[in-house]
Amino acid sequence: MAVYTQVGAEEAAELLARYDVGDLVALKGIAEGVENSNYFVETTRSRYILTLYEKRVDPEDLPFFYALLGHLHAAGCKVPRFIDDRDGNWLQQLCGRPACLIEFLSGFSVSTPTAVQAQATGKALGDMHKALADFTMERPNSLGVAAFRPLAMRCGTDALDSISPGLSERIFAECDYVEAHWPVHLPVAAIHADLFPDNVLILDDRVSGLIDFYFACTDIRGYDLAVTHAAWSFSSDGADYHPEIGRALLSGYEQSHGSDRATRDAFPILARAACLRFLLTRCFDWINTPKSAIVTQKDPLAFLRRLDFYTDRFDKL
Ligand SMILES: Nc1ncnc2c1ncn2[C@@H]1O[C@H](COP(=O)(O)OP(=O)(O)O)[C@@H](O)[C@H]1O
Ligand SMILES: N[C@@H](CCOP(=O)(O)O)C(=O)O
Repeated sequence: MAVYTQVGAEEAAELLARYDVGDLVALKGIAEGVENSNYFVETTRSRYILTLYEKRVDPEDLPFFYALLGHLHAAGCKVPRFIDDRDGNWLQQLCGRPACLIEFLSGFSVSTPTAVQAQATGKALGDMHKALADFTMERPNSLGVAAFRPLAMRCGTDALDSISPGLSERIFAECDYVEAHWPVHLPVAAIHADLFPDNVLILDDRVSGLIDFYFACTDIRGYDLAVTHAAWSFSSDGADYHPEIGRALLSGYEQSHGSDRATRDAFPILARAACLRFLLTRCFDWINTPKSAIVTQKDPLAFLRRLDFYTDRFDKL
């Protein structure tokens, strides 16, 4: 469960009084999520998400996320908007943390996606990329390829090897490979960068919302597709590749956005980088999250197994 900061009903009610959203009826901590503290808020008028920003979100980046979601919403993409208070402020302080009230979107995130749901998600990703073609704000990817080696060093070789013997050597070899072969010539744009099944809301096999844009950044567009492919097309432990899901995701994406030869050719390395990114952040969290934190830790090795697949067994797109 990701609730790092406890918010009392009185504090939430006081915050809501600044908005034109009705009075507090219910406040519940949300079990899912890893990065921030999230609460489900019900008022006499509607439902909202209250997010308090924790460790990985830099408050300086929030204007980028605010503008990005506003841009996507205006283009017709199903994303939640930040709510302005009566004075036009969307960023608040609550319990010592930066906090925002956010539109609630209906839908469920699926844990075992079907091909139909993967196709719908691929299309939603393609639609999002099309909509972001004229989005001009930039945010460098703080978890991009240049960050992998420093992150591995911060984890430390002993701690990495305690997760799995030989892991540190494998990770540093993969950093060497990805740094040497990174396809710098591919189109760069604003991307989501974390479109896992838990960040896609689905209703009746249609995408009702894309959420959790807090890793959104400016990077290779095809890398976003590779992250999504790696996140969606495997059993959760990463041991089994589900080709029908991978194919459906790509077909949905191509239906909306199309694809180019250079991105298809670079896909194996984009996917390897995606796996390394999540392997590293999961290792870092595994090593550093205090035992007392109320959060479900994610298995780093599920992304080592995916990395093995893209390295040894993946056919070209
Ligand atoms: N706008 C939203 N509408 C509906 N549910 C949401 C919304 N934002 C977040 N949630 C719920 O909160 C959970 C955690 O949100 P998320 O942004 O993924 O957290 P974190 O950034 O901490 O990983 C989601 O899995 C979803 O259940
Ligand atoms: N998707 C990442 C972790 C980030 O968590 P999220 O809830 O913000 O998507 C992973 O699975 O490692």
